[in-house]
Amino acid sequence: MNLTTVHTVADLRARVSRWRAEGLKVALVPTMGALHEGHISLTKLARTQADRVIVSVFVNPTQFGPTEDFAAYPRTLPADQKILDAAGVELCFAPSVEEMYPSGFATRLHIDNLTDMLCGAARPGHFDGMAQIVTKLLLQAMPDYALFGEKDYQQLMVIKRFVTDLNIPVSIIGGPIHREADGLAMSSRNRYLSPEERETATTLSRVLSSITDRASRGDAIEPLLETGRQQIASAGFSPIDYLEIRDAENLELMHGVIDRPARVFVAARLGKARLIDNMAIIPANSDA
Ligand SMILES: Nc1ncnc2c1ncn2[C@@H]1O[C@H](COP(=O)(O)OP(=O)(O)OP(=O)(O)O)[C@@H](O)[C@H]1O
Ligand SMILES: CC(C)(CO)[C@@H](O)C(=O)[O-]
Ligand code: BAL
Repeated sequence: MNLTTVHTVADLRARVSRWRAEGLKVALVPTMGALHEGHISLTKLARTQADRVIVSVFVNPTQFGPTEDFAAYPRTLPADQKILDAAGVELCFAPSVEEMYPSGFATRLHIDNLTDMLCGAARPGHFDGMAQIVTKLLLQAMPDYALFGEKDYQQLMVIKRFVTDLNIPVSIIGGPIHREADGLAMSSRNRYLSPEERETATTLSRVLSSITDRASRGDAIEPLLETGRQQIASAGFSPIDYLEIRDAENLELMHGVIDRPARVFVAARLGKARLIDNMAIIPANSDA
């Protein structure tokens, strides 16, 4: 195995310092493990920028609400290590909860505005916990680049905001959503789906594609969203946390006919899985 796994911040730093002394560029891909092709697409994108790629695997307790799936979240480190090794990743950072949050830990982070909506509204405190752990990972590894998927588009926007606000010296790169052949966005939580639910799950990307198509050709969005909600509900999703179209940059809610780059966002529960997805809407009459 060419992959090395370290479990402490000290060992991570020692490795990165050596690479830096050799003048090598370093990229970090933060994950919660249970790795799939979506994660590997980020490591491949990382490789186009950096000489050394680090993947962190840490199921961060502080971004889960009290009734969410922290305990059930799949923890598959040996399988993840094999996948990372096959993908040519040099370093896996897999710390314990105690390593990241030692006794006495008392620091919180909150980002205004961008976190009030979408998953921020549905999962109170989620983005505070996410920002807390991503800030720690960035300061621990001090990479040149850090990569995040557009599947978690709001997360990517929030990260860009606090990295700018806090002057963290790293370039944040977003990677496109990697999908299964039938359109379902890859996600570690897809493994919660029964075979029947797995079939039903394709409804989300089909509804988003249809909305994207028609909104980009100039149809008013309210009726499209209403039809989309009905289709998602009748497929068996419940609850639908949101199906909304927002500005692609500042995430402001949009209305009527789309006249600038936007995104349609969905989050809905199917059985044990809360699934999210989103797609870009580029108005046909824009040069964006
Ligand atoms: N299908 C995908 N395409 C591109 N990036 C992805 C995809 N799925 C996850 N990512 C990205 O991988 C990183 C780690 O995500 P995470 O480990 O939470 O995986 P996940 O599949 O999104 O899991 P979950 O089901 O918990 O949301 C995040 O930046 C996330 O946006
Ligand atoms: C960025 C992240 C690894 C922080 O725990 C997580 O939110 C995720 O997997 O998207
Ligand atoms: N992929 C986002 C991490 C989470 O759902 O907590």
